[in-house]
Amino acid sequence: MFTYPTLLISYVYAVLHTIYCIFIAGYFIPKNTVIIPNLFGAHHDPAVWTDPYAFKPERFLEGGGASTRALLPFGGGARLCLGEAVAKMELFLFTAYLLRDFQFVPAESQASLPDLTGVASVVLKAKAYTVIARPRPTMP
Ligand code: HEM
Repeated sequence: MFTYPTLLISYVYAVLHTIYCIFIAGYFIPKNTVIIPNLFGAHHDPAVWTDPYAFKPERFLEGGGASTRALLPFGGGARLCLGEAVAKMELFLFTAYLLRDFQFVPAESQASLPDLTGVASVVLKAKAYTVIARPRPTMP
């Protein structure tokens, strides 16, 4: 959710206009400006993140140096995603159960591991690839 945030932009703010002239980070934003926060850009800003394009989940462990304030897959502020807690719990359980019950291996037709660059649409999705899910032997 850091390297490839599901939503590239924060869509709720995308349809809102500023109702006053404001300054954001030193930039003057005139009244009635449409603001589209770029969540993908925020997660790949080298001024905030070390090696932002690398898959390094350990950066979020204690002492890993990541700024959790700058992590915005669920947006932020007053229009923060209302489903954040449910989504995190679901993702954790879904992934944990799949990894407990199946071993995932690349299909023989698949020469190498899938390209995870991502395809931008309404959400950021992975390119199509084939994978074999082998049921793990059940424990006695
Ligand atoms: C991985 C899953 C999810 C992601 C990445 C996600 C991300 C987001 C983002 C980025 C926003 C816009 C926040 C903003 O504009 O600043 C949003 C809004 C919202 N999300 Fe999610 N969301 C997820 C799952 C869910 C789920 C499961 C629910 C409901 C059970 C949900 C309900 C909402 C609602 C109601 C809003 C609008 C909040 C408002 O306008 O006040 N989301 N979400």
